[in-house]
Amino acid sequence: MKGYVVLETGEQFEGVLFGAEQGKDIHAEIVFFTGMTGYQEVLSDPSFKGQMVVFTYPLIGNYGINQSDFESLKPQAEALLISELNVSGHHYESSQPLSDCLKQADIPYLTGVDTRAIVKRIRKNGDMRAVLTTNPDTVDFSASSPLGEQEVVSTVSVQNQVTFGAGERHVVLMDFGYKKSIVSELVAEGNKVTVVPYSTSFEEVASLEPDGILLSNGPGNPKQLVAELPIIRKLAETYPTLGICLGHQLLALAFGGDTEKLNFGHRGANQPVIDQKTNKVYMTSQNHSYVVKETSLAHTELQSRFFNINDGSIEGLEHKRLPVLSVQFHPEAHPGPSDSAQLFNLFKEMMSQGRESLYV
Ligand SMILES: NC(=O)CC[C@H](N)C(=O)O
Repeated sequence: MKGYVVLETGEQFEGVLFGAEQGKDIHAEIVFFTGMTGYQEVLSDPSFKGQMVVFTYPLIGNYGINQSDFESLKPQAEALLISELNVSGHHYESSQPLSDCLKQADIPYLTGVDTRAIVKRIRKNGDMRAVLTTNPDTVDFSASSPLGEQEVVSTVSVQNQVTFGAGERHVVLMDFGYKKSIVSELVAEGNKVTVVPYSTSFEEVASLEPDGILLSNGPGNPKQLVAELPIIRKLAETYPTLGICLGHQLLALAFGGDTEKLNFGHRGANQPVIDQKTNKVYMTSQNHSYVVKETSLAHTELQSRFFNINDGSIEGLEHKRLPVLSVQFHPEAHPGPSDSAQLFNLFKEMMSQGRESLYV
């Protein structure tokens, strides 16, 4: 049926709407993803919870959906906006077309919509709220909370702990909405991984006798998780710790730093990042709206180490005394390049050598 996306600026764009009930509006934050491939990983990355994703690449669905590229047990994004949807999906591993997957998971999507124009509006006005609707005249933005004010991690974190692999080191992964690829990388590095709910106490984590802590990626504004910060700090002061994306932002907050929202987020597979310690540049996979504020680190024991070459924003930190490292980008890739996957190896070194290993 004919449908519309209505932006918070009041602008509206017409397309063909699938999977939405007549008269039932879908409210979400609208963000854009610039990768040419990777729609399956985007759809199933829990960090996209509460967001509708506009794909800048004009043809989506062309290689279908397979059984191995899901980043979590089910699709997580609130809705998708696609210029042209390929409804067959040609690939030898494809088990179903994207449209079938979206239908099964009850994820609405708008196709035939002017994604270029929408992305230009987002770049001008920033990530904002948007509504998918069949009736643009009745859209009411007061029906959803302002951006960054909703706590979403509790809707995606595991309820009970679960263990993967049987390696010699034991990593406890605090789950704020983890991607499967993070666990796969840790297991491939020879670690046993226990994923625990994000609200697990310090004592419970300690009783698992970890060699290291991984603070995972996840959806929403890191400041919604202030209650967890003392535990995160205590864990990082006790064990070698690696933070990824939301986990990186939480580490910064826990040690007294601050975060802020980018005008529009980094979501794509070709974000250049420099490691100032090694002078190496990585092409990285990214998906975030918030960043650590450089000035907020002055009175903390954290120092910035990685920077985004496009806009100069902080892409990673390390602690001055402790084996604590964090990155805003995704070394586990999926989707995107795995240039920075060796950071999992560095984490392994941190677990055996401590802070010394950070002098690479
Ligand atoms: N991928 C992530 O962990 C995202 C972190 C956070 N929700 C942000 O948007 O900045």
